[in-house]
Amino acid sequence: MTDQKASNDLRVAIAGLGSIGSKIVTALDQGIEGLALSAVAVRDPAKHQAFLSGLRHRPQILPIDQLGDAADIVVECAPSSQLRAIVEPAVKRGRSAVVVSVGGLLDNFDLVDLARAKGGRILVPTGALIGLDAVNAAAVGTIHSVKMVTRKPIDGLRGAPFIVQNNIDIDNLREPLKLFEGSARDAAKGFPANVNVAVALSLAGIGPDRTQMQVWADPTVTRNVHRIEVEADSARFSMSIENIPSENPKTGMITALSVIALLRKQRATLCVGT
Ligand SMILES: NC(=O)C1=CN([C@@H]2O[C@H](COP(=O)(O)OP(=O)(O)OC[C@H]3O[C@@H](n4cnc5c(N)ncnc54)[C@H](OP(=O)(O)O)[C@@H]3O)[C@@H](O)[C@H]2O)C=CC1
Ligand SMILES: O=C([O-])CC(=O)C(=O)O
Repeated sequence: MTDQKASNDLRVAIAGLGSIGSKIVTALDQGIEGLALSAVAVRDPAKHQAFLSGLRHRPQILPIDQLGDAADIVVECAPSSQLRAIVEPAVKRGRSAVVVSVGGLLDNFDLVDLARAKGGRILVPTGALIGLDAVNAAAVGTIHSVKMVTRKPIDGLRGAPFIVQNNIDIDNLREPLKLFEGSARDAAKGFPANVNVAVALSLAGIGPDRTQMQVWADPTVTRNVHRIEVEADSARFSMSIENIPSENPKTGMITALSVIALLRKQRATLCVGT
């Protein structure tokens, strides 16, 4: 009975065992209906030995470009620089790739065509954001504008290319400073580890060039705060979320939970929300 059930399970592989990947591995190891953890890819296996040894069912450790051989669904939870190496081989084999480094998709959009040609899929979770169901629905009609404002504590922004290249001192700020205003596409270039959410929002709605965004460094907040306003022919809505940072201060805790929720839907009998 157990073997029969296991053979029907969708196999899931995780690339990256940081703040997001390790939570997803733990959830899969504890059990998600119809799914089984088959493999992981890490940069330095020795560093993750203790974590992997503590799992009930130890997955294979594979190079990132081989995860698609061992899984039906490959979940990318690594830096965006690794996105292509993870997603391309998976979709080439007709697998599904769940992408969290969504900003990296903009420079690798041919992967969507590749997935289409090979019968693969690219799934973008709502991640650290809110309300992509409503944005998807509004986009079936006409969306006139999408505006997003992100405020992060200093720890969550340190090292972003936009800050480094423009030599901006954020460490001595006493009040909020608007760092950037422009398109989601340009925001993703300047803040690749900070505004994946804006790119996800743009792909759900009116695209990365028309989605407008501001990024603030804010020493008065302790959470990653995202506020969104959408004006459409079907509705006007405002949404906001205040994310508690995970052990990676750039990444909200809810991001891993969003991926786990997406994975649960893959085989769930009752699915709620679009
Ligand atoms: N879509 C969304 O809403 C959000 C997306 N993100 C994005 O998600 C991604 C992951 O974030 P997070 O988990 O916080 O990042 P972490 O830095 O915590 O973890 C990244 C992991 O990737 C591993 N890694 C790095 N290089 C390689 C490689 N060459 N091969 C295999 N593994 C590798 C790291 O290995 P090691 O442990 O050895 O260093 C680490 O385990 C980031 O791109 C981030 O910007 C973040 C928040 C929200
Ligand atoms: O966690 C967050 O609040 C958002 C984030 O880092 C991202 O979009 O990359």
